This record gives sequence, C-alpha cells and structure tokens, in this order.
Amino acid sequence: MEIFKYMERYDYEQLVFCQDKQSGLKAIIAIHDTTLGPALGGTRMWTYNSEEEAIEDALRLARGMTYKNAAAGLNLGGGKTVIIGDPRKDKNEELFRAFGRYIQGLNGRYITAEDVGTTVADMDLIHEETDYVTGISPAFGSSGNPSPVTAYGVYRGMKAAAKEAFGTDSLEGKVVAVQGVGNVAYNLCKHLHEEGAQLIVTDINKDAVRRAVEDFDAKAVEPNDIYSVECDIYAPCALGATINDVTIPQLKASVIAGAANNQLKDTQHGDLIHEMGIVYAPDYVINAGGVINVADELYGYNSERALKKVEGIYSNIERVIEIAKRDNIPTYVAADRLAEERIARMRNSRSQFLQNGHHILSRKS
Ligand SMILES: NC(=O)C1=CN([C@@H]2O[C@H](COP(=O)(O)OP(=O)(O)OC[C@H]3O[C@@H](n4cnc5c(N)ncnc54)[C@H](O)[C@@H]3O)[C@@H](O)[C@H]2O)C=CC1
Ligand SMILES: CC(C)CC(=O)C(=O)O
Repeated sequence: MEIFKYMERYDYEQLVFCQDKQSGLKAIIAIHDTTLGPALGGTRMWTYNSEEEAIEDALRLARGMTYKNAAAGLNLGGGKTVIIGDPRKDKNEELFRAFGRYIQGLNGRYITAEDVGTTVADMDLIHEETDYVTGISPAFGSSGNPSPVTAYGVYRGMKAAAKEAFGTDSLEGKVVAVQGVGNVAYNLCKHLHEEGAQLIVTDINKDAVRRAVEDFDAKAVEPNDIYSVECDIYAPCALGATINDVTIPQLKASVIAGAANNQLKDTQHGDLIHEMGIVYAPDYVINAGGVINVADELYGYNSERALKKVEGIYSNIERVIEIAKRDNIPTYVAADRLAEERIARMRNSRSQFLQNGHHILSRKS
C-alpha cells in the first residue's frame, strides 16, 4: 500500500502509529479532516489479518467520521483509531493507558470514544491519562455507552426510510433482517420488537443470537443466509462492506437501514441499489446517534438535549432522500454533498478569518 498516495487521494491530515512493547499496544490513529473542529471518532479493537488491512480500516473509518460529524451538524472533524488485537484476550490496563498517553500527545486534535471491541471500562482507563476521551462512565458526569443512543437514532432513521418506501413510517408487521446483534443491534431490536416488527437475526456469536431469539421472539438464520431472506428491511449492524457484488443480487428488501459503518463496499454498489429502487439510508447519517451523544459531553453532558438531537436523524434522512429525488442521484451521493458543502462553507469562511489575522500580524512585525 502506498500510504501517502492513499492519504493524498482523500486528503487525510495525519496518520499516527503507536507502539508500546510492554503492553503490546499496536494502534493506528487516523485523522482525516479537522476543518470543522477536533477529530472525534471511536477506537476499534479487532484482529486484523495484516497491518495493511488495519491501516486501511482506520483511514476509511476516519473519513467516514468527517462526513458523519459534518452531516450531523457537529462542530467536529473526523478521526478514528484501530488497535490491532483480540478484544477478548489482548486487553490490559497498561495498553489502554499507553494509548491514552498517545492521545494526550495529540493535544486535542483527536478525541476518542467506543467502537467495536472497546467498552466504557476501556474509555475509563484511557481517561486516566487524558481528557480527550468521551463515552466514559456516567459517574464522571459523562454519557457512558453510546450504543443504545446509536440504536435509537438508527430506529428513527429506519422509520423515515420506511415512510419513503412504504408510504407509512410504522414498522408494525414489517420484517426486518438484522445482521449482527451486538451492542447497537440488540437495542435496535428492542425498539423494533416494541413497535411490532418481525425480526430475523444472525450473528457469528451464537450467544448474541440466542439472546435476540429469547428476548424478541426473533427467527435465527446462518450468517450467510441473512442476505437472501424474505424481508422488508435489511439492517446491516455488524462490520462494513456487506453491500457488494455478491450480496446485492440476493437482497429482497425494499429498504437498507442499519448501524454498520462503511456499508457500501464501493460507490458503484450505492449506484446499483439506487437503480434497483431500494431506499438506502446512508450509513453515516443514520448511525450518528452515538457520536451526537458523546459529543454532547464537550458542552457538559445533558442526555435530554442529546436525545432531542438524535431524534433529528429522522429529518436528516428525510432531507437526504429529498435531495436525492430532487437531483435524481443516489442517497449516498446526496449525503456526501450535504457533508461536503458544509465543510467547504466552513473552510472558506474560516480561512478568510485566519488570513485576515495573519495579515494583521505580519503588518505588525
Ligand atoms: N457502538 C456504537 O455506538 C456505534 C457503532 N457503529 C457501527 O455499528 C456496527 C456495530 O457496532 P456495535 O454494536 O457497537 O459492535 P458489536 O461488536 O457490539 O456488535 C457487532 C456484532 O456483529 C457480529 N458480527 C461480526 N461479523 C459478523 C458477520 N460476518 N456476520 C454476522 N455477525 C457478525 C459480532 O459478533 C457482534 O455481535 C459497527 O460497524 C460499528 O462501527 C456506528 C456508530 C456508533
Ligand atoms: C461510537 C461513536 C461514539 C463514534 C464513532 O466512532 C462512530 O460513530 O462510528
């Protein structure tokens, strides 16, 4: 992989490699764009097959955060960390504290939170070394685990997408195929079950499947069968790139709305589902609930205020669908435009301001 070439292609600002021999820490912090503010994005811990795969994941996820934060109206840029390791075996106090010191070294350019494989307890350890961490325990006056709030946002966004596809936003009686029933999707299933949706679930973790079957009367299928089940809505809530050449021909759903980051393997897959008439709720718009919640900590956390903002994901999805229809473009392009236009506006107004400041200072010297 030609790293600088990749970074140049999508205009990344910074890539930081963190190594600590004693704790076994191997982490990659990717900062994509800080035009709107410090880069905020979670830390993923995962067993990557190669270092290249980990770097690519960090870069892709960081860029996604730039778009997510911009489209959600947050004054934050995009960044993300991946820690190479097995979250079930490789965690220890020294590792997260060493990582915390690396974050502190960035002096506020990057703020972290939870993602796949990391927990509130891990964030509390990071917090021993730095204040640039969110999603820490409510005992510190913080917001805690973002997953239930992410789930609520996905539920709201799914209703907005359903309204477009079915003419009503009621999910009663709708069949929803949920891929991955981890932290976010378990809570999503709760909302869907309460509204009377029928659930089909899958996960590579059998305990997670059992819990969803027992708690929500869900039907379980094998991981590879989730794409082809008869359903109204496909909810990808595991890892990314599950909308691809292999899965698209199998899909029966009229709506795709789920929590996973980077759902489209490539942009061409967004074009393809658009041509098929599937209503796609762009991943980073629908799954912004968690980041909206943790970002509220930066103002002194208020859960009512945060939830109110998260409810707005419904109208954000409506807005994206409206732009897509107006301009006859896929929803993922409409979402990108929304985010890019906001960043461009802020970049222009801010650079003007800085230039003026620079002129004044240079005249003085
Ligand atoms: N936790 C949060 O607040 C947010 C999460 N997301 C994204 O949502 C997704 C889910 O996040 P979490 O629920 O926090 O993670 P999680 O790790 O709790 O849940 C993911 C689940 O997917 C399962 N899984 C992995 N590969 C699978 C496969 N091939 N087939 C079926 N199941 C599979 C795992 O066993 C796990 O149960 C991730 O893509 C994450 O980046 C996005 C925004 C916020
Ligand atoms: C989990 C969130 C708090 C932040 C993030 O990394 C995301 O939204 O993907």
